[in-house]
Amino acid sequence: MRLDVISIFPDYLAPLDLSLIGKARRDGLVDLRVHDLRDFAHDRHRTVDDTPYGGGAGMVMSAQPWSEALTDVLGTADAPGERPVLIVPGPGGQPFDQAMARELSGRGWLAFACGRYEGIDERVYEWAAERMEVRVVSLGDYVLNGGEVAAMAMIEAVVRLLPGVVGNAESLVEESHEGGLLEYPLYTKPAEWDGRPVPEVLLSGDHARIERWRHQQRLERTAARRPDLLPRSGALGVDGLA
Ligand SMILES: Nc1nc2cc(Br)ccc2s1
Repeated sequence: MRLDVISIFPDYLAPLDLSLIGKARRDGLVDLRVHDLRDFAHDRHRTVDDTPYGGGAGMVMSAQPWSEALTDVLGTADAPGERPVLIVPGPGGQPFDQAMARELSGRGWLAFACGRYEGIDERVYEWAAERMEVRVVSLGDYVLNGGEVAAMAMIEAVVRLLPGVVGNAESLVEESHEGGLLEYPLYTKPAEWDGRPVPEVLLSGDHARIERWRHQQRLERTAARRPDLLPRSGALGVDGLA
């Protein structure tokens, strides 16, 4: 997978050199290219923003640097006509979730446009949509100072799903939000800590019973913390919650 990130703070993306994502890059599973938007601003101060038409507080990111940066990215396509999905993190976007992470992990090329200030001139979205798929994507109903943190979160969520990135692929299956439910509680040694025993079922060696218990725990935890995720069909599994 090829990933391009355009930002006025390229160093913000440095953590992507660490841990699993960094290893995926070194293993050649991910080709991550970070671009400084100011390289595409041609005035002496490498200006990328200006005051908003219609008034209002703050500054708006100008269209020209973005169009040049995106043109530069498109010009380095690995195959003629190949296009990325352009993801623009923004509080007003469609919610990012595990389903979208899994869908995006199947795409070959993602590009992230990290806005700052009050946002990006609307004509950039229009211009880009004539050249590639554009998605405005939100991590949640809160406002950050820019798109970089959101982009890194999405990149981690997507890249970890690529084959070979996470050592034990089976661990991806039982995580929160895989299968639509939150994950079951986890325990490790010692069998008793602070006077708190590990649930007896987990020491029973009865794998069918353990699986039933874990599924029930997922249902109960989801009902308590995220009832909105519970299956609408009412098919709540073996023991249900009714
Ligand atoms: N939740 C989010 N807030 C923001 C703010 C800016 Br400015 C750019 C992107 C995002 S994503």
